[in-house]
Amino acid sequence: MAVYTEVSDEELTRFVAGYDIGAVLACKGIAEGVENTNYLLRTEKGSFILTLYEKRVRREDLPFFLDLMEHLAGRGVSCPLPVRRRDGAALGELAGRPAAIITFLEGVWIRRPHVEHCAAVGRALAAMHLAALDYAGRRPNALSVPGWGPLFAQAEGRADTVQPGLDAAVREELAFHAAHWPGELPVGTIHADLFPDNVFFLRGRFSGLIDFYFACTDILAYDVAICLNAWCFEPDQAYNATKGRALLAGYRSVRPLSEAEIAALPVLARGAALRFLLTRLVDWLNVPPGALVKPKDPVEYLKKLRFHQRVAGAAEYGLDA
Ligand SMILES: Nc1ncnc2c1ncn2[C@@H]1O[C@H](COP(=O)(O)OP(=O)(O)OP(=O)(O)O)[C@@H](O)[C@H]1O
Ligand SMILES: N[C@@H](CCO)C(=O)O
Repeated sequence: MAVYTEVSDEELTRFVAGYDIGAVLACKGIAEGVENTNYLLRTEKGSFILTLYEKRVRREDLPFFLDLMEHLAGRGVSCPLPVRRRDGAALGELAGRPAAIITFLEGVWIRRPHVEHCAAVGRALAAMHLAALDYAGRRPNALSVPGWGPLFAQAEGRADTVQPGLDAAVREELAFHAAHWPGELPVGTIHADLFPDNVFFLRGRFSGLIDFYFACTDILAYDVAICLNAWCFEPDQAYNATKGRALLAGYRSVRPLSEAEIAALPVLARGAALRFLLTRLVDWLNVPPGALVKPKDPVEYLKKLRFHQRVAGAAEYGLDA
């Protein structure tokens, strides 16, 4: 359970009184997620999500995330909407943390995605990219190539305790990306963390996207590569080209991919695998004492990385001509 920050009843009552959502009926820590503290808040006006932003979220970035949700919702993307306080602000302070209340999105996330879920997430990702084209906010991706070296430094000398040889493998990969990361692909607002636990389905149909707290301005096809990693591998880390084909076809049915974007997919997929390998590695080695959180397995992403290193071209992802 990701609850890093406990909130007292008095603090909560005072915080919620700043909103027009009635009195608190119940508030329960949510047993999912690893980044932020989330509570399911029930008030006289309904159900909401109360989020306290933790270590990886910089306070100055929060308006980018919250305004993005408002922008997307305004363009028909199904996602939570920040609830504004009586004073008009979407962001407040609770238990010493920046905090916000967002609307509750109905649905559940799919533990074992099937081909049709992959197609739906491809379509939803492309629709999000198009809806965000005129979003004015800009946020450089702190977790792209220049950020990976400093991130790895937080695991300095300890990577091999997780998996022998990991230290050298990461160093080689960092050098590869410093030389090969594509520079000229279409850029826009990307979700950057569209894993199955951030996509909801209701009665088998796509119902919406959550968790925009890694969203940033970066290569659109990099977001596709993140999804290939997150949705199209089986539990034994074998790539499922049928799922990859469905995800890519779903995406391209809404936003076409250029030849240059397609050609770059193997490098982008390697980069995406390295990015999640690194954050997982750092989290694995630095679990805060007393935190109710289960860190995610970094080695899973080493296996995905190994697959992408062997890929000869984008066709292997299951791309239809
Ligand atoms: N708007 C929402 N509506 C319904 N449930 C939500 C909403 N936002 C969050 N949740 C619930 O809280 C859980 C954790 O939320 P979220 O993914 O934002 O947390 P996180 O710590 O940022 O997680 P992650 O590890 O995916 O980055 C979700 O899996 C979902 O169960
Ligand atoms: N989706 C991420 C965790 C949140 O950043 C992962 O699975 O590593």
